Amino acid sequence: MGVEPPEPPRPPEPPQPPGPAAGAGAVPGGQPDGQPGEKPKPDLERQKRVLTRLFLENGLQHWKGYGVALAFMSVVAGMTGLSAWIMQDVINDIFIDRKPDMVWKIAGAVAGIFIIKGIASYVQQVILSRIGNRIVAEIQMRLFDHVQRHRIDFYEKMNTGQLAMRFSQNARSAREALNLVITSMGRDMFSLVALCIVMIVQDPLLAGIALLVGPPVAYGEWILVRKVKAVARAELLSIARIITTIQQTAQGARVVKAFGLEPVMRAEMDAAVQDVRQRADRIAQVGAATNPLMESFGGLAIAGVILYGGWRVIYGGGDPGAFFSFITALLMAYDPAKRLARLNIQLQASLVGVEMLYALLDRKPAIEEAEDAVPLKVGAGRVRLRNIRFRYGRKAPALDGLELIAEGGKVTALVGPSGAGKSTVFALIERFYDPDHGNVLIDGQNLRGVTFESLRRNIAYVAQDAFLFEGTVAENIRMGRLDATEEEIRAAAKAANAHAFIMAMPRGYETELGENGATLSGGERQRIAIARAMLRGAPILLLDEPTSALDAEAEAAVGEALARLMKGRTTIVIAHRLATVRHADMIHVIEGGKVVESGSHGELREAGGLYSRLYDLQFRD
Ligand SMILES: Nc1ncnc2c1ncn2[C@@H]1O[C@H](COP(=O)(O)OP(=O)(O)OP(=O)(O)O)[C@@H](O)[C@H]1O
Repeated sequence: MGVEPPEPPRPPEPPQPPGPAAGAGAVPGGQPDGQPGEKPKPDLERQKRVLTRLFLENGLQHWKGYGVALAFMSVVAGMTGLSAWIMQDVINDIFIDRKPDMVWKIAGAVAGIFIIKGIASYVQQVILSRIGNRIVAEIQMRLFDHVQRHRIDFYEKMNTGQLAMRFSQNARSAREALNLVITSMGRDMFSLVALCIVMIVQDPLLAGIALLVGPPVAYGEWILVRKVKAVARAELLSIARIITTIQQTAQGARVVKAFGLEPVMRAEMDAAVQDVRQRADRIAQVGAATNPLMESFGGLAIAGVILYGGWRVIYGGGDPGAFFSFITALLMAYDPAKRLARLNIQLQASLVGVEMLYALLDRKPAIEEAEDAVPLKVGAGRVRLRNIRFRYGRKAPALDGLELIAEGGKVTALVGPSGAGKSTVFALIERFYDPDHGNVLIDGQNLRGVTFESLRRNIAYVAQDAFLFEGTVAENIRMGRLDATEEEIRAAAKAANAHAFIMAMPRGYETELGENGATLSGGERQRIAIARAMLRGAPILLLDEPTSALDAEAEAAVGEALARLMKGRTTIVIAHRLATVRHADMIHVIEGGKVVESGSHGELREAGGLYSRLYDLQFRD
């Protein structure tokens, strides 16, 4: 067991630090990634950066697959060019020179070209889809690992809807953006190049006329792109709003029904749904606007080519086969050109999602394990909070100069008025937050220097309202220690007074509990949570008065289980009802973020201070 280091001098009051939340990447307004109404400026540089990053972080590792896909795309492009080229022979050899042997040869060649093109298209599409799906899976796991590293307040700021959207829509956006770029650059660009080569070789002057339409199309498309980005972002945020509303309606079903809030929830849902609909309409409208743009200019190009080329064939002795081949190449170029014109618009919509993804991934966890962290070694299990000052964000300090010791193996109770800072003490002992000043020590070891795994392994926590996972009873208890055997799970349940009611359930330990154990009573849920803590076998126990929400009978059963659990451990208990702490070895009375009185029940009663007043208040009747 280490020796507690000397206490450092307390620094002067810091000039309003940004607070823990600021470091967590919080943005003004408390919304993690801006509001739906927000209109970001179209920023080509930023878009390029996101795209480059997407390629480096998510695409590059699949370079081999992409390479193969690109090779097949170039086959598709080559075959497309060839099919236009061969039209020259169709016209000259079959229609003009009427060579019978060429009919077979050309027909065979055309069939071969299209079969090869079909097979190559299939292979490249399968490869791209597989890589895309793998990228989605990789991003989802990367996000999950990242999110799990975040501090507890991250989950308070980032609601479930926002998170769910990152995992579903945004992860898919990354696949879309990569696939769009690869197919456009590969299949469409290669095909366009092959067809342009055919056109230039057949007739350079005509090719020049056809390509004149390029610049005005590019300009029109640039204007459309600018409109899409803001709408796409707003659409995604509204989708998150839909998810949040569904989640709140489901989780708060009791309150919604009891207070007749269905119309309120409906109005919220309707607003979000209509918002998404309107924005989706807008995106579709802007996307569709590429059609008249391309059709008009494409038509102009073809008309120009027919006028000039036709005139040359009729009056200038031009080669009809070459002209027909040229027209075929031009018509075939239309589709890839149209897709390339739309690329930027679709890409914009996808990149908005990717940007949101990266915004979350770039948010650094506010608490990270020290690089030289060592495992916590617990002997007696003495917990000490030394000269603690801590505030949530910019609020007034929740703890201000708090000194507290919980002796090893003893029961220490924390009492005090609501908002005094009791739960915050727990949060610091579990290192959900670091104090702004002062240290938390377990057996003399500063929590800042120990590994998270060892800290959490040595602490068990039972809350006022037990949280249960979706799954069976056995699985829920096993969460206390993942390698526990069936016997150990049963022993823990027996010690927690839970075995009997578990066995009375239809499938015993294999009974499925609904979301958050919806099918159990409050007392039963508590006893499962106690069994879980029992199984953990941690030497330090934090209890947030697990019996406070129970009736007398349930309290007796849970109380008995707790007494067994507390045996031989350092127990710190937050007590809302003072009757439950009379037998604690030490009671600390917290008020205004500091300990104002300490002692046994008898001593504190005798002292006649805050504890005594609170006690009298509770037992007045
Ligand atoms: N996550 C949070 N973000 C911001 N402020 C918080 C947060 N949790 C607690 N606070 C604030 O910190 C102060 C101390 O709260 P804490 O929950 O520690 O008190 P408590 O003594 O446990 O109260 P109670 O008995 O009502 O549970 C309060 O002013 C509270 O508003």
